[in-house]
Amino acid sequence: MIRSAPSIPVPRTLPLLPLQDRVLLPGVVTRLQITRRDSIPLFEKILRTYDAKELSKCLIAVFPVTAPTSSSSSKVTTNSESATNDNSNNSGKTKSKKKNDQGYPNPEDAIVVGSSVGQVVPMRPSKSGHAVLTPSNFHPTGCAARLVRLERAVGGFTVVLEGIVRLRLNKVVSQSPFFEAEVTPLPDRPVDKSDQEMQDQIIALRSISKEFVSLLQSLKLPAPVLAQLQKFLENVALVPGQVVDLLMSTIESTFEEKLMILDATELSERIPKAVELLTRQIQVLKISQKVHDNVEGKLNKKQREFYLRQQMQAIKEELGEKDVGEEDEMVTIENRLAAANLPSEVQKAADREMKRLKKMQPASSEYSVIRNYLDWLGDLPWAKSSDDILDVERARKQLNDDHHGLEKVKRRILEYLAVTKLQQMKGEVKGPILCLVGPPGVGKTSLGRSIAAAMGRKFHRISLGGVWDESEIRGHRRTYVGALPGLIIHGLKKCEVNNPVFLLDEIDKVGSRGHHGDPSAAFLEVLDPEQNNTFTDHYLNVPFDLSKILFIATANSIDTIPAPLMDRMELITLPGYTYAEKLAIATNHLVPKQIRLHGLDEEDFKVSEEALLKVATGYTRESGVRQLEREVGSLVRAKAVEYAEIQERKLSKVTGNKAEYLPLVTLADLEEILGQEKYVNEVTERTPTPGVVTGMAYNGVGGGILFIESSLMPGKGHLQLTGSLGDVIKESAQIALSWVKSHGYEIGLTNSRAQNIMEKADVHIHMPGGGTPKDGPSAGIAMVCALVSMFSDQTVPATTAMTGEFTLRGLVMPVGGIKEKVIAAHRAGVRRIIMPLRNRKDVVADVPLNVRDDIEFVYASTIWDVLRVAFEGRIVARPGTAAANGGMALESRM
Ligand SMILES: Nc1ncnc2c1ncn2[C@@H]1O[C@H](COP(=O)(O)OP(=O)(O)OP(=O)(O)O)[C@@H](O)[C@H]1O
Repeated sequence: MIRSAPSIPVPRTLPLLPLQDRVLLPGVVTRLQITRRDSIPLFEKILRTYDAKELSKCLIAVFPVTAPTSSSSSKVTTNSESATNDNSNNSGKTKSKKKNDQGYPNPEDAIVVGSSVGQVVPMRPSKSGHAVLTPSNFHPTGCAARLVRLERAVGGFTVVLEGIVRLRLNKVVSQSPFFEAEVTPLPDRPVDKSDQEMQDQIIALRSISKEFVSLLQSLKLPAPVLAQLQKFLENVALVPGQVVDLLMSTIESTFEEKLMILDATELSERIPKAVELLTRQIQVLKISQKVHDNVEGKLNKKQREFYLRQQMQAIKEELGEKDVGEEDEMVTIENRLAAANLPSEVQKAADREMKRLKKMQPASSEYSVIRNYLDWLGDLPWAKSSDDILDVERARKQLNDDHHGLEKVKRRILEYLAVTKLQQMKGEVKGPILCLVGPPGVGKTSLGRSIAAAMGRKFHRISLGGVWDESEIRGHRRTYVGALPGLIIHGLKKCEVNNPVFLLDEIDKVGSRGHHGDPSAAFLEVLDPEQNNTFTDHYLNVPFDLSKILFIATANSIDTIPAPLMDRMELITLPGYTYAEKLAIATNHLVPKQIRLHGLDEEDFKVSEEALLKVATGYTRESGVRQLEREVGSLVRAKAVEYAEIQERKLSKVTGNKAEYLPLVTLADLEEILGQEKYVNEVTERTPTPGVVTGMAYNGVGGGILFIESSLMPGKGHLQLTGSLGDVIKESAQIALSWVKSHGYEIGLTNSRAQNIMEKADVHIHMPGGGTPKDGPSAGIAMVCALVSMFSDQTVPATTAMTGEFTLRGLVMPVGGIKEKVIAAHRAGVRRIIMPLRNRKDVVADVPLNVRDDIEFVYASTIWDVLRVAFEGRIVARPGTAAANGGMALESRM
């Protein structure tokens, strides 16, 4: 706090308070912690002598403690302790000191003070831990102070002192229990108005002080302090010395500078020094002001660190001390951005961020966020494309080389590439998005790879299985900690060109409507050729043109792809492979590939066709060839080990076992290498059982056969269903039972129309494989057959499979997935298939010829056709009934 100094008479002798590294100037109020042994007795005495009201009458001489040079050393006698130190003169160096809270050196630091002219001695700590002072340590100029407050505190006292007038130290008259000294007051002389030089100095002081105070104002100093300063400034002409002392106590200055002001007892000396220090302080304030203006409005508690860094940066700039490393970094970023050839909109965003970056400290977290962002902008292929090779012939060769069969799929891909080529020639590049649909391992991913290779483009696979969050596709906004761009932008960065082939793998597994937006909605934009040229990732927040990317999606099933997404894609279906196809794929692709992967030569591994077929039938059950590839891999590995062992033996010339390496794997070797056969042919090895019928299933990841088992038990006519069945399949079972019950007489299960076959019985229908959910209406006719078989005790051959929806009127309705179902049934050993008449076209169009050759297809339009064929003529409509008289026309009239 600052107060005007009153004029008080100063006695000749005053108690002396040492002040380390601090200076008290007249007119200034200061608070001190007193813990020194040589000062505490003084305040003990004051407390005993004065009561609280009279405290302000007590005057003390406050003198700074300095390490005197030989010329400034006082010749006052030393105290006893320092006298002993006189003999231990062993140091001539001055050290910088750590200070305790009172501003005194710490005990472990021996300060060096002069004890007599031309001699310096180290000073030992006293028993209390404080350095022991001698009279020669006192600066010759000090200040008389009056006590404003005195309180006991831990380890000593807290005092508030107010400077009154400068003093000269004449003589230390006592050192114990505290210092006392003879002093002479040095009050400022009144200003001589006729002294022109002085008047000029005062004018300079006034103007610089005003500037200083107005700067303080804008830095929002506490109002009372400002008010006092302003009041004092009004008196600058009258009491310039006091104003100088006051101002000097408010500015940042070193101990030496403060001593210099204290020593300047003449105004003509003090004012110019003050003007110089004030000018310097104003410069510093102006810089702070600049920073303050920059960050004003943004400053909150958390941003304090940021504010301080700004301040440091501005000061560095002012001093021309900008970090060279930083500059290099800036130049690197700028060069990278320039090389990236950014579109104008992106360039603007980059410039904006660059500007912000330059103002930041590299250590700040915000700096690395912006730096990261700019890195992303610089790394993306905004204008970099690879050259397209749109040579249909070359593409055909590539596809044929990489994949066996799949003729329709390859034809469609080639058409697509040809159309793309024509569109590119016309300057349009918007085509449909291809979506390859099929069970796992049928070559969807590898087809995508072949397309990229054929076109000479980079390939990138984005696995979408289990993507639930929109931000995984579109990125996180930069406001999130650790935000990053989404999968699309990541892919582009990796590819380094803006026209790669992106394979969106398993697009059917993209979760929709999660808690964090709908990822499939993001794909609507990505895959729409009309709008994907302005795709905006949340992190980048600037549009990126995706229209040059060739998107290919893959899916196992189309059931879970949202309709709007399906609408944007052209579906190409890959059904599963037959055994014959698998054999060809294994021979031509998988075996050579595995030989290569295991470091063998072609002649080092051979496998008989018989063995390969057994691997496919006995060790795998799949629509694709992935497991087959793995098993082939196992065979090759086993042979590779054998080969390596024999080679080693040859090299080390071990005699004895001279077994030669045989590259051929035969049927007989399989069990030893791959273990027991895993799958036996389900249907051919099954004996026909009443109540059990072979059905056909298609569940999105491929076709298969499934058995429908029914049994009769005592009860009251209830139907029980098990096997993880969905609503539709349950309804099929009810329809089947109702039809069998109502046609018991025609089928020949009862002797009269009125007889209820389930009067005292319950029926249980079960579909094994409870772990797999089953649904759909296509098991309808198989259920009817299972029930009829159970009630009639007649069997349906296990190699006869059937699929078809069934209506209550006995009609057989068409179903989907025919190709997959037929191929799977063929694999399982089925030799006769009963299916709806209206599915005949699917068989003709989709089922491979070799499969068709192996299977007898029977097409049914009514359930009577089905029963006749399934039971091989043993179940037919009772003669004379409407059903026996023929056709649906009669049935429907009943
Ligand atoms: N017709 C084929 N000709 C040659 N190799 C094939 C053929 N079909 C599949 N393959 C091979 O089978 C392996 C599995 O194929 P791929 O990974 O492409 O299956 P996918 O259909 O993408 O499966 P998923 O749906 O599980 O991703 C690959 O090594 C692939 O080369």
